Amino acid sequence: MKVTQTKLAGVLVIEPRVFGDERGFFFESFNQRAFDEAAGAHVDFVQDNHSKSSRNVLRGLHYQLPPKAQGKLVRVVQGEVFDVAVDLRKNSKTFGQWVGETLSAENKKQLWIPAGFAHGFLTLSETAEFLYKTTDYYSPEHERCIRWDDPELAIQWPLLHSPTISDKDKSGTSFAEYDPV
Ligand SMILES: Cc1cn([C@H]2C[C@H](O)[C@@H](COP(=O)(O)OP(=O)(O)O[C@H]3O[C@H](C)C(=O)[C@H](O)[C@H]3O)O2)c(=O)[nH]c1=O
Repeated sequence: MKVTQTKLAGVLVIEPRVFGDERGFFFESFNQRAFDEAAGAHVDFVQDNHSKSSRNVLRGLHYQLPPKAQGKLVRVVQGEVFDVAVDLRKNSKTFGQWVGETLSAENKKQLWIPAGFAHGFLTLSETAEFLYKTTDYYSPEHERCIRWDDPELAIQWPLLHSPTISDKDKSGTSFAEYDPV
């Protein structure tokens, strides 16, 4: 698999080796040994999630506070999304910066987002099915949301018009008032 560092230290783009033949394709969507080597440490995942979204749905920006902070290994198995990670690590030289990557069933790219980042995505196709592994369990009490359109973050979402977002995401905090991780 091909691993590409992003400008946010720790956030990786992972491209699996795909074996195609006349039947279709095969690839290892997760290999613990290869992933640990890419991440530079052993990473345990405890939960798999699967969501489906319609075009222009935007989910995020979400994170969980310690001690329930989650690392996320995300991928798309149908359709296409613009996936974003935001650096919330106060001591990071890229604090408050973001990276975006287009993930699709076609490109089979995955994004590894360690704990310490907010995460969200915008659905670019008619529908998109989004699968991800997390390093800690869902904990609503520890969950926080930063507004997707925070002016300080200034994320360049490839939007054609205002997105469909949940009531929870509508009430997200500004980046200036976020609860530090
Ligand atoms: C995340 C989660 C949610 N739920 C329940 C809670 C709600 O009743 C329902 C929908 O949850 P929510 O609207 O928070 O789902 P998303 O907006 O897709 O949230 C996720 O979206 C962004 C992109 C993320 O990175 C997070 O993993 C996660 O926050 O599923 C669970 O039971 N377990 C879970 O792990």
